Order: sequence, then structure tokens, then C-alpha cells
Amino acid sequence: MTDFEVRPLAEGERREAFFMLGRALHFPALDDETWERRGAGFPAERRFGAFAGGELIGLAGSAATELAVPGGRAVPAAAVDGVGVRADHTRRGVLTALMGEQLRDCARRGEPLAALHASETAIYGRFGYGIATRAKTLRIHRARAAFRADAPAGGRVRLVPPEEAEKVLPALYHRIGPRRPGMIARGATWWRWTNPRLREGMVAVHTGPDGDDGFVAYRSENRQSFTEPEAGAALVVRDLHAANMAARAALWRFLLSVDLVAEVRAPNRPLDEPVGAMLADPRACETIAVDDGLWLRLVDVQAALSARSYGTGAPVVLEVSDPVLPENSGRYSVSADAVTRTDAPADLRLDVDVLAMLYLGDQRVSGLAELNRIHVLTDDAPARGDALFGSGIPWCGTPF
Ligand SMILES: CC(=O)SCCNC(=O)CCNC(=O)[C@H](O)C(C)(C)COP(=O)(O)OP(=O)(O)OC[C@H]1O[C@@H](n2cnc3c(N)ncnc32)[C@H](O)[C@@H]1OP(=O)(O)O
Repeated sequence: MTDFEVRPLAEGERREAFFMLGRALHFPALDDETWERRGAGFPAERRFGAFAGGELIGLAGSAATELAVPGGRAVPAAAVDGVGVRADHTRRGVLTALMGEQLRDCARRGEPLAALHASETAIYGRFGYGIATRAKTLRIHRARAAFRADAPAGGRVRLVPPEEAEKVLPALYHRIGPRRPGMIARGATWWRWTNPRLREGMVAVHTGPDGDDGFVAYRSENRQSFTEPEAGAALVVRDLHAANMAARAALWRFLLSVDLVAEVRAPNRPLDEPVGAMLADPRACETIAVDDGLWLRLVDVQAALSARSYGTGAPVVLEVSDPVLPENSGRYSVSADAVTRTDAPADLRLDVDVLAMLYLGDQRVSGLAELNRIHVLTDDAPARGDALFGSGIPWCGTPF
């Protein structure tokens, strides 16, 4: 029995919703000043609330974006955020109801994909989301981080004040990407939400032969103390995007040249970003974590599968199971030329969350088959699937 209703959030309920979410996510103290600064980045549009006895007890939002998929297309997608249930109403199906409503809303809007960053890995698999990109956290010891003589030099790096960063970065990000599978377009709401945070740190922009082509947003943590005056500062990279390797190298050179800094930490970097390889001592750059990045949901399996490109090779028939959106359940013939619904016998059987793990190329069919996440019905199908689905390493790089 449900004792709550789910409906779209009204404009006048935004502030109450923001504060409820803040408590669910353990944000530091939320006050009027925070709301003044950040409220504009928290629209009511596309947000569903769960209400019990007239009180807001749960929330799930999303924003329209586009997500780059293998082959280079940008596919309409819902960037899901602001999910929380009031602590005195958890484990009673509130999130389940919100997720169902939200996914049906995405389907109505014609968005074949939904994506999110998860607070915990146990939550979203049951709703059909799978880990589709991963990211690494780097820690670089500055005193040991001399660049190799043959590492790209790059052009000029300049620090820009927050007012200029707010103008320059949206256009620059748009120009640089989003091209790599997993990257998303950043709309005006995303920047409205992010700009106040730019003011808490610093932004540097790289200029190459064709103009601005890279940027880094970072903040510094001073770790000096009376007992450890030599501890220095740590620079923490928030956001670094570059159009080419020269710009990337120059931004890293800049970060590693800042005085009084003992280390640079960079969470959420692409798995293939070659920072260590640019250094004379690659061990000066440690990978201290590899985490899940984007969780992806194929809302419309036929449209999503048709939107990406495939490698060459013989077709494969997938039998997909989707209990939350049953209209997706069925068989799909996937080939380099087309994706079609089919009645042909299946080669591989898998759940829709596992399909999400393959979709951007992060996981291989054969690997997931060995883990029993994919049931193999035809012996050579994993190899055929690898040839079709394989692509470069995906990365999102946009927190939301
Ligand atoms: C995209 C983002 O915004 S990520 C942020 C997500 N929000 C948070 O982490 C804030 C703190 N947590 C919460 O607000 C809530 O606990 C939520 C949103 C994670 C879950 O909401 P609930 O209403 O409790 O979920 P609901 O009752 O629908 O649970 C559905 C199932 O998921 C399970 N589940 C839900 N949350 C968790 C969890 N954190 N860990 C493990 N299992 C969970 C439930 O046990 C239930 O399982 P069952 O179907 O086998 O019984």
C-alpha cells in the first residue's frame, strides 16, 4: 500500500525541496545566503516530488542534455540529479515510485538515455542503470614531477578571474567537446549551478596556435601547520578539459609549477590520461583510486542502440530483459549497418543494466560473459559482440 503521491514539483516548492535534499545528502548548513547564491541553479522543471500528508518526503530531478556515444553522435539524454528521500521515510518504496515516474517521463520526452552519478553503488542497478564510464584519481608529488624533455610544451597559460571564467568556460567547453563517448553537453542551468563554485577557487585557460583550447578549474588546500611548516599546499583539480595533448600537457605543467605546492590531486580523470607518461619519473604520479563514473540507463533500447556506431563483423542477436520498462524487453539484431527488433534466436541474453555497461565501450561482452552477467547461447557470440561494441575508453568528466 502506498501512503504517498508522486507529482511534478511546483515552482513555489523549490526552496523546501532544496533544503530537504540538503539534509538527505548531508550538505553543510543550508541558509538563506546559500539559497540566494544557488537557488537559481535549482529549477522546479523536470523535478518530481513524493508527498505524504502534504509534506515533501522525496525528490528526483533531471535536466535535458546530450550525451556523446561511439561514432560521435550527441544523443538526447536526461541528466538525473537531486535524488533524495527524507530519512524518516526511507525503505518504503518512495525512490522506486520516483524512478518509475521519472523514467516514463524521459520516455515521453523522447530521450533514449538517462544518466547519473550515484552516491552509492547499491541503489540504481535495480532501476536498469549500469556503470558505463569509470574515472581515476591521480595524486602527483610535485617535487618529483619533472617533465620529460620530449613531453609536449604547449602554449601560454593565464589565470582568469571568476567573472571572466563564467563567460569563457561555457563556450570553451562547448568547443572542446563533448566528443568522447560519455561526455555530456553542459546547459545554462549546469553553469548557473557551477559558477558560484568557480569563485571558491581558481581557473586557468590555455591558448594554443588556434586560440583558447583548454582550461582547468582548481582550488588549493593549505596544509602547513606549526609542526609541519614544510607540508605545503595541495591543489585539487575540479575540472580540466583540453582539445589536444599540447594544451593538456601545458595545463598540467602549470599546475605542477605553482609555488608552495606539495602535491596535486585530481579526482575524476579519464582512465587513459597520460600524466605519468609525461614525467621523467612516472611514479611521481600515482593512481590512488579507480571509481565508477557515469551510470547509464537505456530508456529506449531500440533508439539508443541505433544511435551509436559499431565495429565490423557478423551480427549478434541480444535478448534484453527490462522489468522496469517492459516495452524494451525483447530481441535485437545488432550489426555494423543496423539495429532491428527480431524474432531470430538469441545469441546472448542480458539485463538492461548490463547492456548499459557495454553501450559506451567501458566493458567487453566477453568479460561480462565470463562474469555470468551475460548468458551465452551461441559459442562465438562474445567474440562477435566484442568486435561490434568495442570502442575507445569512455569518460564523462562532468559532475552533476
Ligand atoms: C543521482 C543522485 O542524486 S545520487 C543521490 C542519492 N541520494 C542519497 O544517497 C541520499 C540519501 N539516501 C536517500 O535519500 C535514500 O536512502 C535513497 C534515495 C537512496 C533510497 O530511497 P528509498 O525510498 O529508501 O528507496 P526504496 O525504498 O524505493 O528502495 C528500493 C530498493 O532499493 C534498496 N535500497 C535503497 N537505497 C539503498 C541503499 N542506499 N543501499 C542499499 N539498498 C538500497 C531498498 O532496500 C529496496 O530494496 P528491495 O526492493 O529489495 O526492498
